Amino acid sequence: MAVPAPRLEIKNLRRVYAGRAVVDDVSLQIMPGQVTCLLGPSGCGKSTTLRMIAGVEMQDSGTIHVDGKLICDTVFRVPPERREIGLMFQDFALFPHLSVAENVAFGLKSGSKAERRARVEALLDRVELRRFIDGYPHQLSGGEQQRVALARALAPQPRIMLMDEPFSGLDNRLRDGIRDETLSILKEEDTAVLLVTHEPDEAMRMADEIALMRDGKIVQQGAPYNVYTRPIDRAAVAFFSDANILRAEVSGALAQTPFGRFLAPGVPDGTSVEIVFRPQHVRIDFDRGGKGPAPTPSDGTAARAVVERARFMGNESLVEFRMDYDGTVLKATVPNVFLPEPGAVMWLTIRRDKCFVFPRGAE
Ligand SMILES: Nc1ncnc2c1ncn2[C@@H]1O[C@H](COP(=O)(O)OP(=O)(O)OP(=O)(O)O)[C@@H](O)[C@H]1O
Repeated sequence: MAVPAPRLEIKNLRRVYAGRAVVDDVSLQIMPGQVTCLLGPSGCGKSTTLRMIAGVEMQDSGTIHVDGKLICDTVFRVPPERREIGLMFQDFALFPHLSVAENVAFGLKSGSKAERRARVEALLDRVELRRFIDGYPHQLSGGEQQRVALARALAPQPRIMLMDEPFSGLDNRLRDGIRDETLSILKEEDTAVLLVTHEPDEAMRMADEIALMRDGKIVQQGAPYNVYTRPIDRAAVAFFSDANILRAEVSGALAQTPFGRFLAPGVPDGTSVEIVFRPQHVRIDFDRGGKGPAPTPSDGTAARAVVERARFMGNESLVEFRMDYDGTVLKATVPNVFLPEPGAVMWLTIRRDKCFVFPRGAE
């Protein structure tokens, strides 16, 4: 059976401003019904990528295909309004002078009046706002307006939906519900979605695939679980959570640290490495008459530390420790309430299977 073409395929997209490539050789494929998140810090080129796909900006090189058909290269260009792409942006406001029904119907060009009305009603049913059909945007809450905006974007049955931080204007309480609802509607409609966000939580929650972007390039791409558990470098770890770092030098494929030895297979002798681990993978033990727990193969050796401060964060407690060995501060999180006094002596160990060893300086 022939493999269907991706709904959206961008190849080697590049955009240069003032001599700087803000989007640099970006390639992506998105299948129908798939949500891909372009995740990265502010200014890394996410919105510029989206604007090129939408057709409101031209790339300097690279191509864009939809369902296997070229829609844009540097010579040929389907205009934005003929690309069958829906847009949802944070500040993509509804038209204040149009009713909810007129807003949703805005992009509907084909079909009879009755057919258009039926599509508007069906979509408002779907976002559970049918009762506001003759209302006006100012009569709706922020979350309701966002749902109308979703219905408006979906009305012409776009093959692709581009979303740029669409939920960041909503307060936390509303956000999760609207995100989940939006996602299930988009899946039902079999739309390919490219969602731009700088929030790892949002990407983890929404994405089938995350494309991690930095300085105009996609540095890592994969399912959220893989990107989180197999980060390619220290910055990729730190983008998702706090990251602790140990520095060491490799000798005989092992890195010696105050927490014992770490495997560094294939790393040449004398290489400086960083051992990176998340605060939730630090184990805390109490002091037992000047000693910590005995070493184990999975947790290595315990290192002595003094509590610097401890804070309750809601779902977990965050404890900062000053390490005896060189005064560095390491962070540990503990589920529930754990608030030891500053100055208390404790012993830390690190889960070996949750550590990442990277050559030092590789960002
Ligand atoms: N029209 C423009 N002219 C010159 N530079 C631009 C233009 N548009 C964007 N840039 C620059 O390109 C870089 C990428 O911008 P872009 O908006 O794509 O980033 P982003 O990842 O979406 O960031 P944010 O999350 O803050 O919106 C930034 O450094 C920005 O200043």
